[in-house]
Formats: sequence, structure tokens, C-alpha cells
Amino acid sequence: MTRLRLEGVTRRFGGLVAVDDVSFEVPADGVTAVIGPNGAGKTTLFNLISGFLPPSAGRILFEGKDITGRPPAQIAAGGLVRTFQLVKLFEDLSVLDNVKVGCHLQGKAGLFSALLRPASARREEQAVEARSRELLAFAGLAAMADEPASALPYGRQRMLELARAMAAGPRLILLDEPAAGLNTEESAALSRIIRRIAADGTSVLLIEHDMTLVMNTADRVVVVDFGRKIAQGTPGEVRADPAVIAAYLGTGKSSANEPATQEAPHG
Ligand SMILES: Nc1ncnc2c1ncn2[C@@H]1O[C@H](COP(=O)(O)OP(=O)(O)OP(=O)(O)O)[C@@H](O)[C@H]1O
Repeated sequence: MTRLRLEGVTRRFGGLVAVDDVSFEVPADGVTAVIGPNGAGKTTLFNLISGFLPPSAGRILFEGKDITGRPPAQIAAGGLVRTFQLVKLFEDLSVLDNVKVGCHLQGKAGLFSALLRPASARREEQAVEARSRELLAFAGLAAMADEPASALPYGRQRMLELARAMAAGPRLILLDEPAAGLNTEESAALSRIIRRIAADGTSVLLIEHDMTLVMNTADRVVVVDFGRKIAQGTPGEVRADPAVIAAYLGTGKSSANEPATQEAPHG
């Protein structure tokens, strides 16, 4: 089954074509990675898929439904959730409450039902608490549930962001450079968590500069350069592809960027 399908997706910023006629599919199973040198259009692609930017042309289908140009909140509520390059947590809330906020994205107990039907709201609150603690354990954060999110070291904050995104119960999760700023050990733990998420049935699409993480984690890779898709295949196939090697080594028209470098996050 295809979870996500991009058909000729294009995004222009004035005269610049940041994403140029890109088509690919994300199957429901496993982990798909988008890689490419700096400025290749990866973040713009994520902004288009998650509704933060409308495309200039093309269509985006989530589980066969056209979501092109829909607002981000509607796309997220429909089961397609993203994380950002820069960690965006509620810093004053506890670690547990950050995950609870994610759960409420899919919850039914809004303010009115909480006032009118307190018993069912209470039951839902208990379910949210249980699910949140389960996700914290999954992300290795159970012992820090009551600490303020701002007290966590950076690597843990990234795990918390992932747990919060999973709390919404997505069927597709977009991860924007999840390994940025992580050390080797944290990156290996992240890789295992991403594999678990996929094994549990959530499709994963990630952008990543850390090639070790991509090669160890992804089932398939889409490579973009100057806004265009230049290759796709298994990690082994794209690593051996001459067009990909040329893009990363800066031969021909490509920009020169070492695939394993992690630049300062932006966007
Ligand atoms: N809002 C914007 N307005 C104008 N140009 C933009 C905008 N967003 C991105 N761009 C340009 O579009 C191109 C693609 O940028 P994008 O951030 O999508 O690349 P990227 O592959 O995510 O890069 P990186 O790996 O550095 O994060 C770049 O030339 C960038 O300068």
C-alpha cells in the first residue's frame, strides 16, 4: 500500500525553483529517507507535504486522498505529523505534559465535553496519561517524566519531540533531521527507535544528513539535488549511483557538501 504519493510537485520562490517536478511514493511499510546536499530542497519538500507551504504545481496524496494545499492542522489531524529541525517543545511544561499535549491532538475530550460529560473526560484523561507514560518509556525518558522539558539535555529533548509526535497516533511521521546535534550513541539509539516506530506500523519519512543513520535505518532513499529528484533506491543502490556521488562530491553543477556533515539547523 502507498502511504504518500507526490506527483510532479514544484515550489518556486520568485525565480528560484526550490522543488522541481518531484514525484515519488512512500510505501506504508518501513523507513524512507530523503537526502541531498545543503539547499537541495528537502525542507521545502517537507513544508509542502505538511501543509506549511502550498506547492506552485503538482499534487500530494495521503492514503489516496488529495491533501494538496490543506492547512497544517488539518493534515496533522488526518494522521500525517511532522517534527522540525529546531526542537519546538513547551519548555515550561513537564516532560510528561509535553507528550500529553501530543495525545490531545487526537483526543475527543475538548473543553465542552469535559464540562458536560466529566466522567468520560476523566476516563480519557486516564488513557492519555497511560499512553503518554508508555511513549516516554519507549523513548527512554520514563525517569524524567516530571522534570521541566527545558531541563533535559539536547539529545533527550529530541527524543521527547519524537515521543510527542508519536502521541498523536500518526500513520505517517515526517522527521526533519532527527539526528542533528546527537552524539554517536544517541544517534544509534534513535535509529533503533525509528525502526521500532516503523515496525509498529507508522510509516516514516525522514530528512537526514547523518549518512550512518540513513544507511542503518532507511529501507529506501530518495536523493534530491537542486530541487530535482536525481536517484532513488535502496541505501546500497543510491550510494553506488554516479549521479549521487557527483552531487555530493561537487562535480558537475552540484554544490559541494560532505554527506556526513551536520550544518546548523535552519528553516
Ligand atoms: N521561504 C523561502 N524564500 C525564498 N527561498 C527559499 C525559502 N525557503 C527555501 N528557499 C530556498 O530554496 C532552496 C531549497 O532550500 P531548502 O531549505 O528546502 O533546502 P534543504 O535541502 O532543506 O537544505 P538544508 O540541507 O541546508 O536544510 C534554497 O536555495 C533556499 O535558499
